[in-house]
Amino acid sequence: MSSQPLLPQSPCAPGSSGPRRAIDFVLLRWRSERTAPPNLPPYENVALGNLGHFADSMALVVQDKAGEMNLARVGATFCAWGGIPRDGAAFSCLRADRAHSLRDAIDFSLQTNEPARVTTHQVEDGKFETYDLWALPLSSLWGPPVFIIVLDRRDAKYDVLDTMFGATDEGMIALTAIKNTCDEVVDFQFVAFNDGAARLFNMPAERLQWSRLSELGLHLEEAEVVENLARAVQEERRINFEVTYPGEHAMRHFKVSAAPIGELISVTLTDIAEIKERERSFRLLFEGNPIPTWLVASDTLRILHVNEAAVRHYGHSREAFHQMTVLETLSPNSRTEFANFLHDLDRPYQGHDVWHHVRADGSEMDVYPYVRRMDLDGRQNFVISVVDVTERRKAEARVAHMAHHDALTDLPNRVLFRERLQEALARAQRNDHLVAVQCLDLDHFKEVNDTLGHPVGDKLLQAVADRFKTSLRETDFVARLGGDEFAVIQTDMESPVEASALAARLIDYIGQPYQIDGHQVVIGTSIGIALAPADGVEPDHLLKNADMALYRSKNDGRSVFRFFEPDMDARLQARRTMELDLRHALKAEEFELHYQPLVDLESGKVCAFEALLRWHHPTRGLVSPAEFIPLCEEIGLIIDIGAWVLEEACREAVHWPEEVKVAINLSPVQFRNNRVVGAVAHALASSGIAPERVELEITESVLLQDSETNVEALRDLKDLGIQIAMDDFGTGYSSLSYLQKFPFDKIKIDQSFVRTLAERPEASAIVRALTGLGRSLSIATTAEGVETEEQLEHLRSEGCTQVQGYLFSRPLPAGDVAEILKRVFHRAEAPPDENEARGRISAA
Ligand SMILES: Nc1nc2c(ncn2[C@@H]2O[C@@H]3COP(=O)(O)O[C@H]4[C@@H](O)[C@H](n5cnc6c(=O)[nH]c(N)nc65)O[C@@H]4COP(=O)(O)O[C@H]3[C@H]2O)c(=O)[nH]1
Repeated sequence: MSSQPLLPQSPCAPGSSGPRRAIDFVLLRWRSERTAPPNLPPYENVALGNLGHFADSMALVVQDKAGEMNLARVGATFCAWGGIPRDGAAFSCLRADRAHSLRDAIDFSLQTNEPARVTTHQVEDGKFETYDLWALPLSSLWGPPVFIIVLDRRDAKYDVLDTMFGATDEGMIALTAIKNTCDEVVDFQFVAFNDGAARLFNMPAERLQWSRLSELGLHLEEAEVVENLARAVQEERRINFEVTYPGEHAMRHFKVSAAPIGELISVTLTDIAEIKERERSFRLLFEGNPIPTWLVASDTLRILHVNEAAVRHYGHSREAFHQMTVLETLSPNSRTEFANFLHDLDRPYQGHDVWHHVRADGSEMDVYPYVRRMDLDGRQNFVISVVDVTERRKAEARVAHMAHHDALTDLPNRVLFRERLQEALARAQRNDHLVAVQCLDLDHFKEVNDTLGHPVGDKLLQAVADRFKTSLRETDFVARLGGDEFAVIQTDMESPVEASALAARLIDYIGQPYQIDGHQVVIGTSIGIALAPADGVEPDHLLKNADMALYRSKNDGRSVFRFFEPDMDARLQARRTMELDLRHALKAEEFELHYQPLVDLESGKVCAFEALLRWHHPTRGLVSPAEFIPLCEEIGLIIDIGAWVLEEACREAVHWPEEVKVAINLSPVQFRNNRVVGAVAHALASSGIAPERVELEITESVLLQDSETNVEALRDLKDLGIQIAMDDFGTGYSSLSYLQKFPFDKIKIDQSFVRTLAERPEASAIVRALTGLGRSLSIATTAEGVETEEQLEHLRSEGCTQVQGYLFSRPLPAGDVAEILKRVFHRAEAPPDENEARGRISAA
């Protein structure tokens, strides 16, 4: 119902074309009687007099003093509209909706002092009708306002059923049952139907009306359909069923809902072809899906359907699945959790969490579930699919393991070591415990690698790793930081003594011989220890300090452990300063060569001078080569310095008597990059010295590294005419074996044997063996570091051919060479009485 005031300027388009209407008549009167607006026309002039049949659709309403409305006079049509008996009916007797409309019309006219209209509707005999309800305000002599009400029905009527059922696509049919004499339903007849039904059957309405189902060829005459409809009639209840039959182009699917109403049966037909198609697609998707999928009843969690992929993947038969709830696909300890998860699921879930499922054979797998609720056949279900991520997770775990572990030994790597150290430090801080970081380095690992080959080196590292694993407590942690470097975190310590005990144990255990590929390998380990919190509370800081302590333990002779001390840092700084100083020492001409004579014991004459490098540091004074040469080797500076030594020594020696040679030390580092032969050749050429006057001293480490290439280089040097001596013989790993590799011209017996000749019988035995070796190889043997007459006598008696040491002369600047030579030559001219000669030499 719509209700709005209408202020008729020209009163409501009076029905000029149709028969005259009451409202036109009354409005005309009302206007003509309204002489001086806003005064209202008097009641007597408008409402009295001959209204004829117009009075049927009018009513007179009087408002009493209390504001109540009263129906004073009511026409017959108005009475019928209002649902009240004729005349005298109280306002309150009006049907509620009518009273409401009437009051609206009166209120609007009161507000405006003009005629007002509202619209009302009613359904009469299945027809929908619209009325305009007019209220015309009038004045009255006796005071309270009076209204004349006119009911004006519009012409248009609409069939309500047509309106209701015309729009729907569903077919609505009213059938009546045709029964045989036995009162059995044999057919049905169309009584009424909507446009939707005609459209569904694709038949004109005339063809359907009063037709029997059996005549129409709609497949609705089939026994099953008739039976279902008959059942609805007989059982007096609604029956739902589906009908499928081949249509012109495709299969047709209807959902039929039949409900008996008296003699009639109301049938609703819904075209469900689309739904069926969707169902078919779903089934196809479900079955053809390569991912295991189940349709599960949401209340019982029973498996209703399962696809082939699930059968294959889980190893249960379909029948077995249909006996199971979906929870039984899970490992027992996660079933309750999954049931709760399903219960609370209010939106589609795309697996982010891993669930553990079990196959029929009991094997477990990790899956991501995809779950959504789905209504099917009026029941609430879950569609659950799972993606098996077992292999992916294993691969991820492998990658994560690889990122944190060393491939060769499977020990944790530096990344994991730092993480664990961080955790251990945080824990130790809370518990007030100590943490030790022990950095370990295998002594002479490089030699093993170089002599026995990398495969043996790798196996040795694995064997060392195994020893770590078996010798540490569970709370301790070991990692391989790289190469032959390992590190241990020792936690929950009360005192540093525990760290030294572990270090000592490791040194002993790692130092036990290894049997690898038929070789017995012995290797030591040096350890540097830093303690938290005293030596640092940050992982990097502790590692750095432990590393410094390791550096010290290696310098202190290896196979020992050292605790970090604060001044190690200062020493490292000093080393860095020295490195900077060394880098410009060559340019600044701070190097000088000193020469120490080598005396031939047979002739008593100086047969050579060994060139020994000296560094005059601008502030520190003379720095020992033992201090700076290892550093030069480390930083590669020895290549340039070594070349300078070669040039300088040859340049100097060329001025000496022809029979006096010059011995020059070569570092193994100079052999790298194959530059040593070129450097020597250049020194020879630029000085003009005869190659046979040059003796190069190398240590066995030259043959350890890249041995083939270096032997090649030595041969090239020898081809130049140069002599090659093996320095520090007897101190290395396997000096003897190197004598086989290259035909040395001389062996220099290390001064450590000479020094202990008197005290240690073994030293004497070694010297005897070495001199014997020299003799049998027909090469010279030079004993270094001869300081006393006793040593000299001993060496002579053992058959040593040359000696060198402070007994004869300390290394002296080049300017002193002539003086030394003069003295020794002069004295060497005396008769070769052995004792005399010795006395003369010793005087030098
Ligand atoms: N206690 C004692 N020592 C004696 C005696 N006689 C000689 N010495 C010292 O023994 C060392 C012998 O040299 P080295 O074994 O080749 O050992 C050398 C050599 O390995 C290295 N070196 C020196 N100059 C050079 C060089 O130009 N190039 C290279 N690559 N290394 C050099 O530095 C090391 C140390 O050289 P220096 O300090 O000059 O020390 C020299 C020498 O001064 C003695 O009777 N008693």
